Amino acid sequence: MGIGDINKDLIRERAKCTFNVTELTYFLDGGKDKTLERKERERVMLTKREELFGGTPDEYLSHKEKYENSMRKAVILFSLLRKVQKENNTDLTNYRNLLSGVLGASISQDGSPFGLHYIMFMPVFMSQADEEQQKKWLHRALNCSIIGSYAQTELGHGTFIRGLETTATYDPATQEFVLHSPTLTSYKWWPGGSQLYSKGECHGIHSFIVQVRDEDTHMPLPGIKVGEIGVKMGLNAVNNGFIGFDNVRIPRTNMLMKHAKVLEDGTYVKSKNSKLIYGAMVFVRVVIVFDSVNYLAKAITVATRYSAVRRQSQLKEGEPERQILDYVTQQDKILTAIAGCFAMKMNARMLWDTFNVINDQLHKGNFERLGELHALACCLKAISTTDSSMFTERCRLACGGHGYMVSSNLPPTYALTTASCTYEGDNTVLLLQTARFLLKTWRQIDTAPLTPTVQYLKTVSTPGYSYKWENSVEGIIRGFQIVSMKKISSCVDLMTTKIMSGMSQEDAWNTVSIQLVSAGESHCRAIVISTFHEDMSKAMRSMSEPLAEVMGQLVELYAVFWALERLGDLLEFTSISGADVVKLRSRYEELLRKIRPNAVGLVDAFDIIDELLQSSLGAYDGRVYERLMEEALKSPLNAEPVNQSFHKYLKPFMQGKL
Ligand SMILES: CCC/C=C/C(=O)SCCNC(=O)CCNC(=O)[C@H](O)C(C)(C)COP(=O)([O-])OP(=O)([O-])OC[C@H]1O[C@@H](n2cnc3c(N)ncnc32)[C@H](O)[C@@H]1OP(=O)([O-])[O-]
Ligand SMILES: Cc1cc2nc3c(=O)[nH]c(=O)nc-3n(C[C@H](O)[C@H](O)[C@H](O)COP(=O)(O)OP(=O)(O)OC[C@H]3O[C@@H](n4cnc5c(N)ncnc54)[C@H](O)[C@@H]3O)c2cc1C
Repeated sequence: MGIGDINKDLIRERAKCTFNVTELTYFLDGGKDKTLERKERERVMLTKREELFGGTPDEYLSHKEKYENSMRKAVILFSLLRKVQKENNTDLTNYRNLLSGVLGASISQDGSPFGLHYIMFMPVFMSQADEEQQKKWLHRALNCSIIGSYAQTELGHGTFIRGLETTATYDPATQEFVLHSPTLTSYKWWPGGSQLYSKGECHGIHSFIVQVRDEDTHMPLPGIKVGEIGVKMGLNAVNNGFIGFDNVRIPRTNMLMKHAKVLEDGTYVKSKNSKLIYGAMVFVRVVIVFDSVNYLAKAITVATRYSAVRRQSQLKEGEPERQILDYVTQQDKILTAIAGCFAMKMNARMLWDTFNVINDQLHKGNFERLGELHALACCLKAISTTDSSMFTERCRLACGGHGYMVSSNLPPTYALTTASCTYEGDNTVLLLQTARFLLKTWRQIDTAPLTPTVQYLKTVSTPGYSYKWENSVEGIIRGFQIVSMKKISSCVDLMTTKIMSGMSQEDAWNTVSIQLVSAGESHCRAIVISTFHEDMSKAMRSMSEPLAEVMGQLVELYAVFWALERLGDLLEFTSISGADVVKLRSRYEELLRKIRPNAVGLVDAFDIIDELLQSSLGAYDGRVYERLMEEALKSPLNAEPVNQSFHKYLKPFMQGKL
């Protein structure tokens, strides 16, 4: 691409950048070798540019065509990626890199038909299948000679797993399980687990591998009714289906038996910890935090580059129209989204490291921190996806009418982020899970050892602990920790009062649940800001000074933004004063001004190639108007000057003939 093809404003923005963009790209990728690995994947993928990115845009295809086209492209992409991915090993870190490589590269705005295979089916094997079963199926799954889904949710139940109705009844005479969907509401919906019955006793939710279709003809196997659930708000390249079982028999060894087992005579051997069955969901929630960063990185790249190119309105009479990125209200929308993306990037890494540490402990039979991991994965999945949706929507609104075009890729990206607020656990329900852990922790604060992510509760509640509000990052973190502690303790007090007055534990819980969710959110926000601050401060020590300075500004912007967003809590629970708030607001505007010159450099560092960004507004060259017109002309309605509906309907109507 010649320099002449690049929008002049973008050239100027890139010249203004005060830090080395490549240095930041290496940091964001996790090191120069990871950047090179990613770029090699992209290079290989671009050898099939026309097959993967050419042709009619998805938005002009029918529901069926879109699915078929996404399958065609997915097969090409995954065949290519398989060549460059490390040997098919199931080392979790390698696997997560495969995920981000594979799905980060997923080339449709509507997700990938192989997404579930990699995000759900494979992790279930790695966490629930015993060695024999892994030998039999895992490598077939890794090389895609079998493709799997994850059928847990049913038409009648998604959140309440213990309410799932599908049964798996063991028949010792034949050493088989009989899978059955007793009701319409028990039909698996979305696939994705079943209630296990043996010797007439129900042992709760367990995972089974079930072959749904014939390996040659692809026809559904006897007793299995399958179908597709219809058009969704997004992710329509992922064919979510339904499955009904009519007394379908599978071998005993198709129950995934790494944890619980059923012996040949039907004896049930329970897992060392009943919650291990839910292990795959914890892993997937960790992956979803990374996904939320990837989606938001696309949205901020689009909105920032567009805001540098779009000139609209005069600030002063007679002056040229200003880049909309110069309007402070635009900086408020976009620079906070950039800070939010960096914050969640650091927290995704922390969560991944925490998951690996605790997962190793679980493998050694140490379940001490399982509850903490579950609570942390729940709240970070909830907050990262809520933030990613919120900031993506701010980015769409920041791009005016053109941000409403599918060709901008902002509406499809929003559809992806908002789906993640529901799947893998509705965010409200997950924050309640975190709250459940926090209340349990609070009740034991003087008797049980505290795990790392809740240590702060002890610190800020120690008698005599004094804290005066400070407008610093550390002061804001401390403020959020106090807010969290006070919300948790007040929920405990409220519930105790209600139960003492004769209300059941469950009714007390429900009555207080809005405050419980809020306590879970405050706890998570305190973790997100402190992790961003602490981990970025560590990283800054090995950064060049110019880059470290900008990272420090992003950390402070993020902390001040959320302090202003949660002023109600801070005024209720801390000593922040009105004067402090005035200073906070002015510091916020000063930070926006400081970061403004580096906005384009910050998003360039995500290094998202145009083919994956897929945006008429966000391309590296900034030629937005030419691209908007190019995309518009792809509309089938532009194939002819007069659409047939004129002669068939409109003209007779206008002539009063209908
Ligand atoms: C791209 C993605 C595609 C999408 C795929 C999908 O959506 S797939 C479908 C995704 N679907 C969903 O995500 C469905 C979301 N729903 C659920 O995950 C569960 O129904 C639930 C957690 C909400 C309640 O479950 P429940 O009624 O069994 O539990 P309870 O509340 O009575 O608590 C009992 C104890 O268990 C503990 N514990 C619970 N879970 C875990 C865990 N994972 N790990 C560890 N521990 C866990 C909990 O802390 C508590 O411990 P305590 O305090 O006694 O020490
Ligand atoms: C795009 C997409 C892909 C999916 N893919 C899969 C898949 O591959 N495999 C699979 O198994 N599932 C899949 N799902 C299903 C998903 O896991 C469920 O939709 C999700 O767990 C939410 O459950 P639900 O739909 O039953 O919602 P509900 O739980 O019915 O939620 C409705 C409302 O009820 C509230 N609510 C429910 N329980 C409580 C409670 N205890 N306390 C307070 N409020 C409550 C919720 O907060 C929410 O506001 C997918 C969903 C989507 C959107």
